[in-house]
Amino acid sequence: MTQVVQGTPIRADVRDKLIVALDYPSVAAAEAAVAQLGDVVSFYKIGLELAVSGGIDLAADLIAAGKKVFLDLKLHDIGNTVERATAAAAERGFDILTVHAYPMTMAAAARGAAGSKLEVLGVTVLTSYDDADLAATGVVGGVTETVRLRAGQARDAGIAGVICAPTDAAMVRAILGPDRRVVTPGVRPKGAAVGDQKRIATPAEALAAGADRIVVGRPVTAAEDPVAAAQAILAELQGA
Ligand SMILES: O=c1ccn([C@@H]2O[C@H](COP(=O)(O)O)[C@@H](O)[C@H]2O)c(=O)[nH]1
Repeated sequence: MTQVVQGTPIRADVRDKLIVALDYPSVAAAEAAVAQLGDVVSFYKIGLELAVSGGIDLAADLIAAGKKVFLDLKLHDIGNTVERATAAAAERGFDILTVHAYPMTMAAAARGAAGSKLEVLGVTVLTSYDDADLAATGVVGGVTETVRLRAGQARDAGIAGVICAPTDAAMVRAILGPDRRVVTPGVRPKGAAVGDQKRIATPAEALAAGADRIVVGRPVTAAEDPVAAAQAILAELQGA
């Protein structure tokens, strides 16, 4: 169904480019947000907070309602565990699952997702990290160098693509080529509160840099009018 924002029809393919992060402390709060956003939002992300609050089961209702669902668990464990957890996510009908972009982890997830529609994305370097934060974890090399390395390893592991900052998207797109996914959190419409994100860009800048989809949480969920906030982002994406 085509959605109309201030007289402009929003195409279905544009709507699927916005993934709203359901970062809520309860399933009831997430359900209320989904009901409020209605047909405006077609793609949701279930992350750690909602998952540990019983939110994984919400996916079945979202899928039944025709929504796409991204399970953002950022898996990192021994290969057998990652492979089996990935296969379980595929079985539940998720569209996207994240793992940390370490070669053995990504290879295990690729095995677990084989033959399913599940897209495994490797988290390169968190968008809330700058060079100093990354150095504090013991990683040698700055953010750019590390994202470059991990994007190449994601390609070589045969997973669907990566999560990176919008500020890394152009470099990552050049590494992955046109057929793999580049998905960017750390997106802030002009004037929105930055919060704990450190490597940010606007929705239009993210797409222009090569992102397929953007992930947006608080600029929508904490907005006075979440529907208007989501519609404004979609209008910006369509104009990009
Ligand atoms: O590098 C990453 C990986 C994941 N995220 C997740 O995206 C959303 C962003 O929420 P905002 O409120 O728009 O900041 C959140 O669920 C993170 O866990 C990320 O931000 N960066």
